[in-house]
Amino acid sequence: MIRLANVSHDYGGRGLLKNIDLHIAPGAFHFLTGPSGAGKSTLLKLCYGELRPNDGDVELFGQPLSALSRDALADTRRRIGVIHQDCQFLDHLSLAENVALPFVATGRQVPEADLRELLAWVGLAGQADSLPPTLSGGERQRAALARAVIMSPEVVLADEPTGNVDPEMSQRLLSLLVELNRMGTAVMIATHDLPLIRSAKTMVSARVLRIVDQGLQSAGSDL
Ligand SMILES: Nc1ncnc2c1ncn2[C@@H]1O[C@H](COP(=O)(O)OP(=O)(O)OP(=O)(O)O)[C@@H](O)[C@H]1O
Repeated sequence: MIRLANVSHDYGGRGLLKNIDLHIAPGAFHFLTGPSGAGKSTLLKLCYGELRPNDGDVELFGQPLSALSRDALADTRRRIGVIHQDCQFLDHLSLAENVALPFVATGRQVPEADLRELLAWVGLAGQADSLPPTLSGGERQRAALARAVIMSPEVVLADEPTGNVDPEMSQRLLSLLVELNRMGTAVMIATHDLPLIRSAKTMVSARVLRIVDQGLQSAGSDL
């Protein structure tokens, strides 16, 4: 679905990512780890076409990124759900309206029952009308997950989805992502949270990738 071949990228200074090969296949579950500043968020952005690489090839659902027009890229992006590190919301809209935004942006109304079901799935049915500033960190992260999956994407890319929450809430978020994966969605999670990765390994067959010296390695059993 998402394929990077010999991809290199930096922001014009020192090298960051070099000769990266990566394939996110249907149903895959990947973790992406590595030190702060190693390029995890950058790699995720390359995977959903937010960034175009300085060098190498990115293919999204069989189409070279370099050949996609702006409109075609926007269509392709709807097949990819992204949970951003800072999970920003529009503070004047309710939680339900924020979650529905990707759908509404396509000019369609999200079926009310589907929205309710999705909010219940992430445990936020009771907060549908709350404004984002009144939500806790864990509630925001779960809302971000709901927003990422409302378009039924084929793959979810999550950037530190458990960044600001306690271990119990991390487990809950992980369980939701594993459940999504069991229903067929490919998942890639960028995280520093090694205990989370360890506990995931008991629930799902996950591949752990680590950015080391600008390259991508499979992490060993030391995790
Ligand atoms: N838009 C940008 N312009 C210039 N430099 C950037 C930009 N985005 C990221 N960087 C730099 O690229 C490097 C990698 O950043 P990135 O956010 O990909 O790392 P990361 O591994 O996700 O870090 P963290 O774990 O701290 O979130 C950092 O040194 C960062 O300062």
